[in-house]
Amino acid sequence: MDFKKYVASVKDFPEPGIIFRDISPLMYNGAVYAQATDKIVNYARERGTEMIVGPEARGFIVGCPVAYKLGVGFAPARKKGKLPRDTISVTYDLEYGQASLYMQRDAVKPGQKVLVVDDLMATGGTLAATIKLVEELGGIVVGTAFLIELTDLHGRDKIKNYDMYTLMQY
Ligand SMILES: O=P(O)(O)OC[C@H]1O[C@H](OP(=O)(O)OP(=O)(O)O)[C@H](O)[C@@H]1O
Ligand SMILES: Nc1ncnc2[nH]cnc12
Repeated sequence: MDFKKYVASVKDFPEPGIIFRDISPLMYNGAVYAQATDKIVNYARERGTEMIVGPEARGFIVGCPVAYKLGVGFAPARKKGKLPRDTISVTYDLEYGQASLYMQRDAVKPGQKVLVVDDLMATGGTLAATIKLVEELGGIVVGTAFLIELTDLHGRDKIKNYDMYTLMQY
């Protein structure tokens, strides 16, 4: 399957100089969405995954069907002001400015084997922040999985100590 046929590349969105890789066509096609999900499910099985963690919002689109197929839980890492109850947070740098992610304290159990899933890795900032949250909760990050990796931004260098699976590279 040539998954790249189902990614729309949009120049100068959301700002000049960025090429936005839009996974919407992949999601809109049930058969292709299922095949992409199954690839990540196979990787998740190999890694012994017990829990999926995905950052808001596109991480939910990719992570939830993987969790369903594996029969494991899904824990969201959410943006500011979204999660009730007891949370932990991390603030991280984006290409421009800063952002924060939050998880509920009971989302991951100590020792649980977690796979972090998202649609795309660019600078790796979101991934590094999500890993930090999982580890603060005592989870063990057994792998990370993405539909798309933007290799020019060298996000992999930020997470050298973690296994990574990506379906497409640009
Ligand atoms: O590797 P990074 O440089 O951190 O960039 C990757 C992140 O950027 C996008 O999310 P975004 O923050 O745009 O939020 P969204 O999923 O709500 O669109 C994408 O879904 C990743 O989570
Ligand atoms: N170039 C890009 N395309 C899609 N999502 C992104 N998130 C960060 N950079 C991105």
